[in-house]
This record gives sequence, C-alpha cells and structure tokens, in this order.
Amino acid sequence: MKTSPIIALDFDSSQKVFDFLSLFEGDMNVKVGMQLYYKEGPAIVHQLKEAGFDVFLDLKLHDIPNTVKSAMEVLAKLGVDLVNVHAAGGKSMMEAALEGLDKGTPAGNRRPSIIGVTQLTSTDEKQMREEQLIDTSLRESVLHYAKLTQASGLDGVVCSVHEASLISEECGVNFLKVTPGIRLPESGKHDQIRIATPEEARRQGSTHIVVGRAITNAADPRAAYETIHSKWKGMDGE
Ligand SMILES: O=C(O)c1cc(=O)[nH]c(=O)n1[C@@H]1O[C@H](COP(=O)(O)O)[C@@H](O)[C@H]1O
Repeated sequence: MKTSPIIALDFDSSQKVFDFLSLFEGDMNVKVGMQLYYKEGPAIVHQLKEAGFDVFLDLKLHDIPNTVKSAMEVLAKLGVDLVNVHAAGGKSMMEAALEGLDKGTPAGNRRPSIIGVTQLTSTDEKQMREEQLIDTSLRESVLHYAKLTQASGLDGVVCSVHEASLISEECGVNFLKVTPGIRLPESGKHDQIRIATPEEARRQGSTHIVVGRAITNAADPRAAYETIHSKWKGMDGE
C-alpha cells in the first residue's frame, strides 16, 4: 500500500462510502471493515479497486488453521492489498493464513500483504491483565505477538503508535507497523485508549496510520484528511 493515511470506511452502505469519497480527489488508501463488508459483501471491494483505491480488508480472522486458510484463499481472489488476522490465533493459524493467501492469489498478481493484530488499541494494560490473564506489561505482550507474527512469516502487525519503535528495534524497520488510534488534539478519544497524533506516529516509526472518525466525523473531512496527511508526511515531504 502507499504510505498515505488509510481511511477507515466505517459506513453502513456503499452509497454512503461513495458519497464520502466524492469529497476527495485521488486514489487514497482505504480500509473496509466488518460493518461495511458484512453489509455489502465482495462487491464493495471490487468497486473500490475499480475506482483505483488500495484496499485494506480488515476482517481480523481468528479461527482454526484450516478455516482461516480457506477463508484467506477466497479473500486473495478479491485482489485486496492488505488483510489481517489476530496474532492470538497462534503460529499455526498465521502460517495457514499465509498458505491460503499464496494459494488464492491469481497467477501473475502480487500476494496481498498480511499483518497480525497484537493488542487492540482499545485495550489498556489493566484490562489485558484482568480480562486476558496476561501477566506482563502491555508493551511486552505486543512485542511477543509481533515476534510470533514475524516468525510465522507475515509482513507486519497492527499495534499502537506507542509500541512502534520497540517493534522496529526488534523486528526491523521494514516489518509493517500499521497503527490505528490516530487522533488530532481536537478530536475525541471515543472507544480508543492507546491513541496518538499523526506526528507522533511518524516519530515512532509507524509505517502506516489508520484514521477513521477524525476524518469521517469531521465537519470538513477533506480538510481533516489533508491536515493529517501533511502532519504524517513530516518534514521530508515523502
Ligand atoms: O485492525 C484495525 O484496523 C484496528 C485494530 C486496532 O487495534 N484498533 C483499531 O481501531 N482498528 C480499526 O481502526 C479503525 C479506527 O477507527 P477510528 O477510531 O474511528 O479512527 C477502526 O475501523 C478499527 O476497526
């Protein structure tokens, strides 16, 4: 995917998606999540790809290896650019996901990139310790999942900005660090906990940022996108 911000299209119909996208010019990165995909199905992915967008299909698969492998084989045929699974599904599940993607990618096409979700950005350490019974720091848990994801052969992880530099140190700068929970100082936190600004994401070495409500709920979504994009691009104008 391009390095521009990935806009989370958390809408309940393709009509709303295309009304929203008509405010923009250009072929941005977009994310199709559960709500939109369950409502509109593969058609929404085909429409976005035909319109020139790079598509992150965020379905966060987490099931037994054979089920995930078969599902990934189907998703690879959609021609998406990026997919994800929960790293908590384990190494054999992630290896199976990769196998399914390889099998399903049409000859001559590039396999979609695949990343593992570490700890959701809506989780804090207290919750993790009490609800998941993980007896370590949140950063250690995220790093553990990042290493497991890398050992399974995947291309990177979903994490918060706050763990991105640690993951770069341990897994390398080229290992993808896709970071949601991006907020401008004036945007609300909503249900997110581990939030950060686009500038901080840049400084901490995120490779991609995912932004939903700070753009989709803004009075002027295009202005919000441009502000976030320019802060994310930083001083080197990449
Ligand atoms: O995999 C994701 O994209 C994801 C992982 C995560 O840990 N946290 C997270 O917020 N997301 C997604 O990123 C988007 C963030 O949306 P906003 O909070 O509105 O910016 C949502 O579509 C979430 O489903």
